Amino acid sequence: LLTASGPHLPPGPTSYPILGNLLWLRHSLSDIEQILAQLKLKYGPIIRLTIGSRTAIFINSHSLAHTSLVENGAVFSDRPKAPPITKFLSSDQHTITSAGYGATWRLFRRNLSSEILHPSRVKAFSHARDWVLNLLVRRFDKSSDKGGVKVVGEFQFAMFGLLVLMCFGDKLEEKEIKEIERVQRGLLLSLGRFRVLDIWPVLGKVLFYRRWLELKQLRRNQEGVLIPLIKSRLEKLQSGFDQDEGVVSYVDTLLKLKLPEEGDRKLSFGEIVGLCGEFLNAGTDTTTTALQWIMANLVKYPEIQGKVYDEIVGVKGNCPGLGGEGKMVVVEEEDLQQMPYLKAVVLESLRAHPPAHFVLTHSVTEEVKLDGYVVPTDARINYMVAEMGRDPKVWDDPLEFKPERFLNKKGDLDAFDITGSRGIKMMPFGAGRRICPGLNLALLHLEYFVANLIWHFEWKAPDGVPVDLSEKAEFTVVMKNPLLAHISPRAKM
Ligand code: HEM
Repeated sequence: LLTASGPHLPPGPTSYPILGNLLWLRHSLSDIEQILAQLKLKYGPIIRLTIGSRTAIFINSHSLAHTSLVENGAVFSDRPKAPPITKFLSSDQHTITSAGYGATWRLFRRNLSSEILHPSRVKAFSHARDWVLNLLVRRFDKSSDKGGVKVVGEFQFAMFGLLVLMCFGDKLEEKEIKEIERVQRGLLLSLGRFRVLDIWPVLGKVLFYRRWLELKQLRRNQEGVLIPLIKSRLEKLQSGFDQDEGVVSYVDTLLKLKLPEEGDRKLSFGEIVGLCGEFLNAGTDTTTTALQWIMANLVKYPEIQGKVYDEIVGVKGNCPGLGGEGKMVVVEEEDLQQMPYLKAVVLESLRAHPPAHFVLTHSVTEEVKLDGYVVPTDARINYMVAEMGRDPKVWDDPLEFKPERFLNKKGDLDAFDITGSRGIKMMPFGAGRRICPGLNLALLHLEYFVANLIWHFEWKAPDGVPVDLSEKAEFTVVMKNPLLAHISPRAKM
């Protein structure tokens, strides 16, 4: 890669600044994805769009993704200057996702990866996973004789519960978890309504004044619920509680963090709210969406569900339902290592239905050339994740759900590298230095819940309601018609 010398930006359609804005606002993300797939036929795998005064570059090629994100990760791992909404919600780019490539980002990311997502820390929360799984199995057991259960709300609650416990400590009640879920989702799901404030930063504040007020109110609601929880952790830390109780929460680590680039100051409560909100949003919606897609495929293809079940029974025997003394017997986390077919099902679903069809917007730290074209520092760069997972040049029969593609002849999981460090075939978690730091936690949650839900219950489509795999873009790309399932226990509870 060379420092740019020529003036050629990547090819793309002629732009009409004002019209460009309006089109961008009117179209949903899935429309834009289709438009980009069409544009690839005309312009090739790297495309430029002009949105207002901004240049956006979309990359739809496995090898260019690898060249940029992995081989030249130090250049391609920046984030653009935050638009107004992100700036407001992230306390001026003081979150992992929004921070530019530099010392503050590195500090936040290292803190999350080593203090919370390190395997030993993840292990310390296995009782939380067990608790949430017990709640979920008992709820499904209660609803099992009903015709068809809409399961996504239950999945959402389970994933939220897990991340809330890791974030604020493990002594919260179901009611408190629901309250946090309410304010977080309130903010997340209405973000689309505020997009207009990002596109016209100055004029938008005047023309859409009410929307600004609405956004500020949602943020106040979030602070109203999260700040008391943060303060209560602070009091516990000050009373020396962390010495005698082993489990460290994300908030505990944030309360101790100091920013060397800003005179070693500590984080404000507002900044901690932003980082906690990011942790919850990044980890719950994505994993819930992935779980729903996996279960939808297992309902749609009963023979694949049967193979997953047989593999579990081969390791654990038949599901006994409730074991002695009312303690439920579950597929343990260690058992998952003996279940390559289950792992292949999870990978296949992430390939065919990645929760995020794009990564978060990247930018470059200096002007460079990619594939012979100039990538300027003010360009907003993104990657077409879903297209790459469905590319017939890289995947045989990409539209078929075939977990076997990840297994070798002996039925073992081929050494498939989901990080793409040696070469990218799919990138549901991104790739390179900005790759999702929660990747291993997400895979653990998915494998653990799928294994237990299949071992405890048989999942079927209700009569006359076949599974519909159509997509709809929300914060993630979800099922347009959420999964309805008839769930029957395999053993008496
Ligand atoms: C199936 C579940 C998940 C999927 C599909 C997913 C996917 C992604 C993707 C595509 C990115 C953007 C990468 C880029 O910008 O190039 C990302 C970033 C991120 N994810 Fe995840 N994620 C998942 C779960 C999680 C979990 C469980 C956590 C935390 C506990 C998490 C925390 C983050 C953070 C903090 C970032 C920002 C990284 C950075 O900017 O350096 N994610 N994730």
